[in-house]
Amino acid sequence: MYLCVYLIFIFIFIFVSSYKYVCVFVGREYAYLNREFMLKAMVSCVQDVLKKEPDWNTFVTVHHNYCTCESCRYKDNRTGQWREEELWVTRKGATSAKKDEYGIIPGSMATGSFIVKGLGNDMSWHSCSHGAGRRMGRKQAAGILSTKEFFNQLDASGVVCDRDERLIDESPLAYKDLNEVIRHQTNASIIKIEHRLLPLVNVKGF
Ligand SMILES: Nc1nc2c(ncn2[C@@H]2O[C@H](COP(=O)(O)O)[C@@H](O)[C@H]2O)c(=O)[nH]1
Ligand SMILES: [Mn+2]
Repeated sequence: MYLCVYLIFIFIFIFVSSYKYVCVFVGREYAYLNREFMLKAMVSCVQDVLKKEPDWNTFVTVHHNYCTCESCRYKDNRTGQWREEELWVTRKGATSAKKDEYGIIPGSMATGSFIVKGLGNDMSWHSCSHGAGRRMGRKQAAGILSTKEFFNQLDASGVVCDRDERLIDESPLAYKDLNEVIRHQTNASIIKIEHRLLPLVNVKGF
């Protein structure tokens, strides 16, 4: 009887203490499966037309605002000693850029993305930006940007995409200049450029 209560107590303790880690893992997996689903749907369409197999060795996948447990080396200010520990790292607006690690830095629906390789820069905590980043918030963009200008810009870019006023907060004008954001990070030895991806089709969920 006592053993049973004891085991139940241990079980509850393990469940409560690991709950947040399970949630983090499930959230990341769910996001990954979503991306994989979209990628496979897109690859299938392209394959129908080109009749070619993609090179899966060059597959790059990157999370967007996430938390991982990583081996970190840092200077303990209290003791002055260097320490190496497994720590939970949250990257918000940033993504991992460890030495030789592939990454994706997207710009906007009209400017496309860069495939980059991390240089493992200690000064940026082995991280780079996860995109060009916003010049203005969603509400501000919806308030001040003109739909006409947005549609004209999409026409000029030649990108096949929905022209819907509900997408105004994703207008290219709402984001920073991707080339400038990349230039700062290559100058600071955070990343190096591997490929430049120009957009042909853009599909947004709304
Ligand atoms: N290649 C594309 N990049 C995009 C697009 N929309 C946004 N972005 C970039 O991604 C991040 C996250 O954007 P947010 O909409 O969640 O703020 C941001 O840094 C943008 O620069 C797109 O359609 N294509
Ligand atoms: Mn977006």
